[in-house]
Amino acid sequence: MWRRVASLSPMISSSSPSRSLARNQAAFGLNIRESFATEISKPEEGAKSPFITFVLGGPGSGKGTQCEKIVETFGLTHLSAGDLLRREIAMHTKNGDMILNLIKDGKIVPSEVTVKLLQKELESSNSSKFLIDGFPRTEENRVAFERIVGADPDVVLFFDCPEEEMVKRVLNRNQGRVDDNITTIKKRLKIFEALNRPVIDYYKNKGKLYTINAVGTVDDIFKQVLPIFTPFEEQLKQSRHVNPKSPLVENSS
Ligand SMILES: Nc1ncnc2c1ncn2[C@@H]1O[C@H](COP(=O)(O)OP(=O)(O)O)[C@@H](O)[C@H]1O
Ligand SMILES: Nc1ccn([C@@H]2O[C@H](COP(=O)(O)OP(=O)(O)O)[C@@H](O)[C@H]2O)c(=O)n1
Ligand SMILES: [Mg+2]
Repeated sequence: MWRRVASLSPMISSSSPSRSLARNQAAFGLNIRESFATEISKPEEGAKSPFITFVLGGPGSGKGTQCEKIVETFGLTHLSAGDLLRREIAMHTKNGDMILNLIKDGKIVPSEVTVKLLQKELESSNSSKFLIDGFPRTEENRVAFERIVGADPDVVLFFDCPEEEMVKRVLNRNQGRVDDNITTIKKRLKIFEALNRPVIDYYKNKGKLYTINAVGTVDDIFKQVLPIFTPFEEQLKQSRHVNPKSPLVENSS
């Protein structure tokens, strides 16, 4: 579906308007690269763009839980940025230790690493509709995806949840995650507040943001999610999908 086409120009140049953002990110220990030499992928000539949904929200806001329900109903392919990073740790890849140390400390992994993992999944998938969960967490993430993958999201979901509820959920999550402890969760919440807001504002200005009140039962929250996809139903039906449980009519165009 995708092919590599060109080299990137510097990500954050000295004339970049994002210099204060870069300082902000640096303050949180992020690895801002002056130059970001890599390759861009673009959909092949004549290929349909994939349908992309970004899923935003603080730690414990219920992103993963709602993604499961969206997958069941609409057959989108779920790509969790956090899961892809944890897989690198489990597989002891060259970036595994670096990723582990950042995740333990609640910090954001350099965008180039995360975007390349997402790019690999997008390129190798037969699906043409994706839920990208836990991404973009920063403006650096967002810009890197745009430039490396060369695609824009159709829908951006934001699960809006009060901090105390997020803390309660994360501490009860019981998935054995190194970052689900009170010390790391406090750091993650600070980073989320500081770095995710500009991403939310960006998509709000583009008219792509759907804010969901993430307090309530899982089903109540999903009732808010369902109508967001209704206008895209035809498009989603026409996309090839892999989930046999999806109620949508199969049409492998
Ligand atoms: N609406 C909800 N009410 C209470 N607990 C929830 C709700 N949604 C999810 N959870 C639980 O909260 C924890 C965090 O949910 P998860 O989907 O992993 O969030 P995120 O991916 O945003 O960190 C999990 O243990 C999950 O079962
Ligand atoms: N875009 C992303 C997503 C996750 N991560 C890292 O992975 C951790 C876990 O992300 P996650 O999405 O699985 O976490 P939850 O919000 O689901 O609790 C984050 O706290 C970051 O350390 C990242 O660096 N960049
Ligand atoms: Mg999650």
